[in-house]
Amino acid sequence: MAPGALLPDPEPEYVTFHAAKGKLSRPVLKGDAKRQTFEEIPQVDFTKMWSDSIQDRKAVALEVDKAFREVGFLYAANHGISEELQARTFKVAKEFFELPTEEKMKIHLNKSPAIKGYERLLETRLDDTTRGDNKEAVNIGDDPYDPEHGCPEDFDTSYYPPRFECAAGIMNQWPEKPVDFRAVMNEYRVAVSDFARRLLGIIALSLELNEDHFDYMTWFPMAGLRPLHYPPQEVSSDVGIGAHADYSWFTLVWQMTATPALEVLNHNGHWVQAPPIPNTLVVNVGDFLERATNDVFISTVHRVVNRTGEERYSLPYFFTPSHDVMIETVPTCWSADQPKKYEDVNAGAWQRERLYRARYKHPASIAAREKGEI
Ligand SMILES: O=C(O)CCC(=O)C(=O)O
Ligand SMILES: [Fe+2]
Repeated sequence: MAPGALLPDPEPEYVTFHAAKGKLSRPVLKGDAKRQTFEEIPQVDFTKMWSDSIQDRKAVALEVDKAFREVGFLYAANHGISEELQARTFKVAKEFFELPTEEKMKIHLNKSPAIKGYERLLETRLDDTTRGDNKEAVNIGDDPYDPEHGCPEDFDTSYYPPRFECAAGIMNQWPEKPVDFRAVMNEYRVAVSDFARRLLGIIALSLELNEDHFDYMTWFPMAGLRPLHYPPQEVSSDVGIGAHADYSWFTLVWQMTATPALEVLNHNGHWVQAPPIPNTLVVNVGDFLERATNDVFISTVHRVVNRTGEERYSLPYFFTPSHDVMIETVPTCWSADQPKKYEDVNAGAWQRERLYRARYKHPASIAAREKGEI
């Protein structure tokens, strides 16, 4: 090599990421050190999830079980969300992100005690070696004060910021433009949450529990949508979202554009591509489900890197149980030979701690630290 020529970047020895236990590292295994692990994301056809036959539903559960144990991720085909609704949802998300920054900033999440609203490019930083996550987002949560979200009347809302602290008397902040953003996002929420509730039954069957075992979690789940926009990456060291595991029970990601950028970390510390497959949802296990299953299902680390030169849009739906639920180890995932690894934990408290940690500069997070709540 000529003197002064640039050497290629060294292969990384470790991958660092944020997960339930904080910031962790995993060695990148090479040669003989490599273990048997997944090299691709399996696809599961969910047609039979809608069948009246329990045998059909159990057949889907078997495939989900294998994917959740070995990979923690799968593609769900035949999820039941119409292409017509998908088209309208993509349109409003794109139109919103194309607005001038001043317009989007009108609903910035610092204005919301519940940390809902618009989040700018580079505002979060999951990977400390980068200048920030090169994405913008709208955080939308299931809102107990919004009649459209159908919160049961006797539900205990004390976990949520009091209604009087929320502008417009609801927790979410909705943009004025595009005018149908709110209505369409609500329609998508209803459709995707229908899939989520069914999936909860499938997961129960996978774990050899009664199909309705997890139904108590869905009284008013801490669920939410997050339309995301990842501009093409101009800086080679950028990431769209740094490596992390999700603080959800499970996440359903619709990759709205054909732009490949989602990557999933296998046990050898290698990144496996999860390119968009039209008409599928990417389903991944979150930290709550991993904990409840005593690590039988794995909350797999992933990241987004948009190297394509094209705009990328995606829409995750995070499902997490109602705030008052205790996350306990499910009975079929522990025994004398396989002792419990985790204490029971309150879902609301665990969720809040993770949210405040991820948004440590938000006024609500600062106030909670000052009061010694976290
Ligand atoms: O945009 C994606 O494909 C995934 C986003 C993601 O991992 C997240 O929001 O937690
Ligand atoms: Fe994620």
